[in-house]
Amino acid sequence: MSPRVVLIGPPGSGKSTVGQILAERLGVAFRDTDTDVEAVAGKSVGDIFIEDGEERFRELEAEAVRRALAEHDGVLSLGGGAILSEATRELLAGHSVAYLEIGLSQAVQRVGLASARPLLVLNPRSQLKKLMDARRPIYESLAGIVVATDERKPDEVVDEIVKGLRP
Ligand SMILES: Nc1ncnc2c1ncn2[C@@H]1O[C@H](COP(=O)(O)OP(=O)(O)OP(=O)(O)O)[C@@H](O)[C@H]1O
Ligand SMILES: O=C(O)C1=C[C@@H](O)[C@@H](O)[C@H](O)C1
Ligand SMILES: [Mg+2]
Repeated sequence: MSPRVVLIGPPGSGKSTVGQILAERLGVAFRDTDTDVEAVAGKSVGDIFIEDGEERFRELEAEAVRRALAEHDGVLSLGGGAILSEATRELLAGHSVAYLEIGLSQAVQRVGLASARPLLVLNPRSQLKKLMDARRPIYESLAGIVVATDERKPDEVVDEIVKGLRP
C-alpha cells in the first residue's frame, strides 16, 4: 500500500488545505502527519516543542511518516520539516511526491505574523526565510511534481497536481 500522492513544502504552502481538497477530488482519504503526531503524543505540535523539544518532535514525526507511508493509500501531507530526516528522505524515494512551492511574502501572509507555529514564533519573516532557503534544495530533490502556489487558489493548485499525477 502506498499513498496516491505525498505533499511536501514549507509552512503555509498549503499542504493541509490543498491535501484535503485533493483527497476529495480523487475520492480517497486524507491524512496529515502533524495530526498523527498529535494523536500519538496526546498534545499539540506546539506543546510537544515546548515540553519535549524539537528533537523529540522530529523522532515522533519520522515514525509517523514511516507508518503513514506504509499504511495509507490516499493523500498524505507531511509536516513542513519532515524532510529533514534522512530516513524519511530515503523512504520518500519510491513515492509520488508533490512539492508545493511558495515565495517568502506569500508564506509570511499565509502563516500570519502572530503564528501558532512553534518555529516561527519569534520574527516569523526572517525565520521563514532561513528555513525556506535551507530546505528548498531538499524539497526539489524529492519531488516528481512541483507546483507554484503563489498566484493560485487551493482549487487551482489541486488542478495542477492532478495534471502531474500518473494515471
Ligand atoms: N493556494 C492558496 N491560496 C491562498 N491561501 C492559501 C492557499 N493554500 C493555503 N492557504 C491558506 O494558508 C494558510 C496555511 O495553509 P496550510 O495550513 O494548508 O499550510 P501547510 O502547508 O499545511 O502549513 P504547515 O507546514 O504549517 O502545516 C491557511 O490559512 C490556508 O487557508
Ligand atoms: O516546518 C516545520 O519545521 C514545521 C511545520 C509544521 O507542519 C509542524 O510540523 C511543525 O510546526 C514544524
Ligand atoms: Mg499543515
